[in-house]
Formats: sequence, structure tokens, C-alpha cells
Amino acid sequence: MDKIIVEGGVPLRGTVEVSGAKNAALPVVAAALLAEGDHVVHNVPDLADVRTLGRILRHMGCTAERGDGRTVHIRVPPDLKPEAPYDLVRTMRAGVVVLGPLLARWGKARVSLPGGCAIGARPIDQHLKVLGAMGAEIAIEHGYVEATVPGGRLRGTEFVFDLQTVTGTENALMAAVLAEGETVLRNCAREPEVADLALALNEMGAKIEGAGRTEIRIQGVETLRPLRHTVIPDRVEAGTLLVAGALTRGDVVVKGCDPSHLAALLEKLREAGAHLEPVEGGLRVRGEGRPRPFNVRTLPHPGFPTDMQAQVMVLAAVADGSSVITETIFENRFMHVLELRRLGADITVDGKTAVVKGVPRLSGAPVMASDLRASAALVLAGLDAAGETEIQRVYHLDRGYERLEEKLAPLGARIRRVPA
Ligand SMILES: CC(=O)N[C@H]1[C@@H](OP(=O)(O)OP(=O)(O)OC[C@H]2O[C@@H](n3ccc(=O)[nH]c3=O)[C@H](O)[C@@H]2O)O[C@H](CO)[C@@H](O)[C@@H]1O
Ligand SMILES: C=C(OP(=O)(O)O)C(=O)O
Repeated sequence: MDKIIVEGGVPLRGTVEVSGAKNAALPVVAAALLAEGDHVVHNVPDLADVRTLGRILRHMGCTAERGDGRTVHIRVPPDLKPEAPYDLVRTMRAGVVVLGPLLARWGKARVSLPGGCAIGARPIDQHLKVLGAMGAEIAIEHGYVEATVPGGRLRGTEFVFDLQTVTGTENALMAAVLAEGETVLRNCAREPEVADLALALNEMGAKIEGAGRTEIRIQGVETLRPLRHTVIPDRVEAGTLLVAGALTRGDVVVKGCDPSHLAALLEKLREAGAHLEPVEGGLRVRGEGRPRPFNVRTLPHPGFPTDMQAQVMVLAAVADGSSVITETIFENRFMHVLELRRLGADITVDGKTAVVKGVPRLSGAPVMASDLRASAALVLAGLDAAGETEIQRVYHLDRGYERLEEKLAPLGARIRRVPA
């Protein structure tokens, strides 16, 4: 198991390029299951989760290969085995996004329930409810979702989600595009990744209106053509790099990001005293002195993203005053707190709320990553802490960042990966 070693205290300077979004690439690649033939998806990040999804597709009988660099080629055969096995799905929650397309195109699916997850229970009841409303018959057997569509074709429906779910909305979209008649989905997630998936589906010939809003209308079509799509930039990676620039009192240009996806974070960075300016093709961030304290409440998009909560907590940890951070999306997403305390942070947690009293400086120590964004927070903390921080279990980090250390080192960070 690799670890990452960071020596803190260097203000980061220079330009860094953002990769394609994990959370958009995963459903878009899964959407290939909706059409037989040769699919091409550009700007796909080379991440552990994307490689796992490739393995799931190959298990079904597809081919899925990375061409040169950021392009992925998928061939979907005329017949396949509509199954996502436990051994693959257990390492990644997003494996569930194959369920909608399998039912829509193949009328059958056997998909392992995702395994337990550190950040919360993460049920998939809404996914199953909407697919049931479209006519799928679903049973949970031996840890698998076993679903069939009597008659072979889902039918359009009107459905109101009990809560806004990102992958639930994505599964519903992918199911509805080939269903008979119209589907109206209400209380949908509005994340940019949902809109990107809808764009990709429309490029395949789907008829979706309203993605990115809470009400989405889909007219089902008979068949779709293969994908030709370029994935949007990763707003969470971009956000993490912006925090790195501000935290280290650096001067960093994050190229290739879309500022319109980052509004809630940028607001907080400004409140914390960072200077932000749009530059050609990206955003420039400059940090000066200690951050000012700020309060954050995670919410569905366009609110502050839960996937950036751990990273901004590091900024709060060295702020000149107290900040309050409230996590409303996942019930167990404060696991980085214990490790940040090991680095000298003064944080108390009461239920959904963390009170962070800024200290002048963190001090390096060995720490353990517990989940993806917690790992990113520990890397950030290490960039600023005095001395050396050694982060273990970086396989969590590699689920969502394309060799983060190789993006940070050219900015001057003293960071290295040590293979186990
Ligand atoms: C691959 C991907 O895109 N992952 C993102 C996606 O995860 P994911 O799609 O799993 O997250 P959801 O939006 O579904 O979860 C939001 C909340 O709804 C709850 N819920 C969800 C579905 C359901 O059927 N029942 C239910 O109760 C969840 O437990 C959670 O409390 O959105 C999250 C919230 O922005 C992000 O943190 C993840 O990075
Ligand atoms: C929680 C995350 O991802 P996933 O839904 O893939 O677990 C994340 O990207 O921070």
C-alpha cells in the first residue's frame, strides 16, 4: 500500500491542469450500455474507480480500453451478461450506475449492492423506487439487486424523489431515455455531473429537457447511437487545488476548471481572504497571511458540496478565529477530524457540526486516510504543516485524484509517493 510523504511550508506557485470529472465520467461510461457499438469518451480521468468500471464492463462482455491519454473506447456487443459482481462493486459506490442502463437496454440486471461505506450508510432505495415506478420488478437476493422488466421495455412515469440524489437521478435518466413514452422526474439532483450525463445522452439521440434543474422531462426513444462525448472538468479536484493555493499562501493558476461549477466554494474562499481572479482558461488563487474564519453548511448543488467539506476544514483549522462546519449530506463524514487533531488542529464535533478553532500552524505527523476526500484533506494539511506528514492508505486518494502528488510537486510542493 503506497503512502504519501509531505514536507510542509512551501507556498505553491505555478499552473496546474484539472482532469476530467470522476463523478461525470463514471455515469457517462456506464451510459455506453444503452447502445450497441463503438463508443468514444474523451477527458476520462485515469482513476481507480474508472478502471474498476472498465472491469465491470469487461465482465459483462464489453471491451473497454484507454486509448492514448484521456480517451476511453468501449465496444458494446449485440449480447451481454447484465451483471456487476460484488468483487468489483464493493470497492466503489458508483458501480450502481450500471443498473439503469442495463434495465433500459437489456431488460435485466444483477448488480451487487454496494458495500458498506465509511462516510455513511448510502442506501439506494430511491434508485430502486424510480426503476420500480417504471415497471421493473426488483428483489434483493444474496446481496444482489435482481431486476427484470416484464415485457422487456420500461415505461415512462411521473416520479418525485424523496430527496435529491445524484446517482439516483442519473440511474433514472438512463432508464427513462429508452422507456416507452414520457417520464417526468421531480426533485432531481442539479449537480453539473447530472447535466453532463444528460448532454452525453442527448448526443446519443436521447430526448431530455431540464437536466440541471429539479424537474427533468424525458421522451423515450427506441434506440440510441454510440457515445461521442467529452467529460466536464473535475470541480472537486479543481477546488482541492484552489484550497492548496490559498492555504499555502501561494499563487496558483488552476487551468481547465469551470468557475460556474465552483460558485459556493469560491464564495467561501473569498470569505477566508483568498484572492481569486478569472484568467484565460481557468482561475488564479492567491493566499496571504492566515485565513479568516468562515462557516460552511454542505447542501445539494448549487449549495456547498460535501465533497469539499474535508478540504475547507483544513483552511479553517489554521484560520485566525473559529469556524463552524455543518455536514448535512452524509451522516459520518467527519473522519478526517481525528487525524487533523493529530496534526494539532483544534476541532470539536457535535453531531452534524464541527467547531474549528484555528491554530497558527499544524505540525506534521503520521496519519491514516479513511476515505477519498479525507485523504485529500490530509495531503492539504501536510502541505502547510511544520515538518513531515506521512499519509497511509492513499488508495482512497487514488479513487478520485489522478496522482495528486504529480500535480502538486511541479508547484513546488515537497511531496512524494513511497511504494509499499
Ligand atoms: C459517483 C458520484 O457521483 N458520487 C457523488 C454522489 O454520490 P451519491 O449519488 O451516492 O450521493 P447521493 O446524492 O445519492 O446522496 C445524497 C444523500 O441521499 C441519501 N440517499 C441517496 C440515495 C438513495 O436512494 N437514498 C438515500 O437516502 C444518501 O445516503 C445521502 O445522504 O453525490 C454525493 C453527494 O453530492 C457525492 O458526495 C458523491 O461524490
Ligand atoms: C464520495 C465520493 O465519491 P463516491 O460517491 O464515488 O464514493 C467523492 O467523490 O467524494
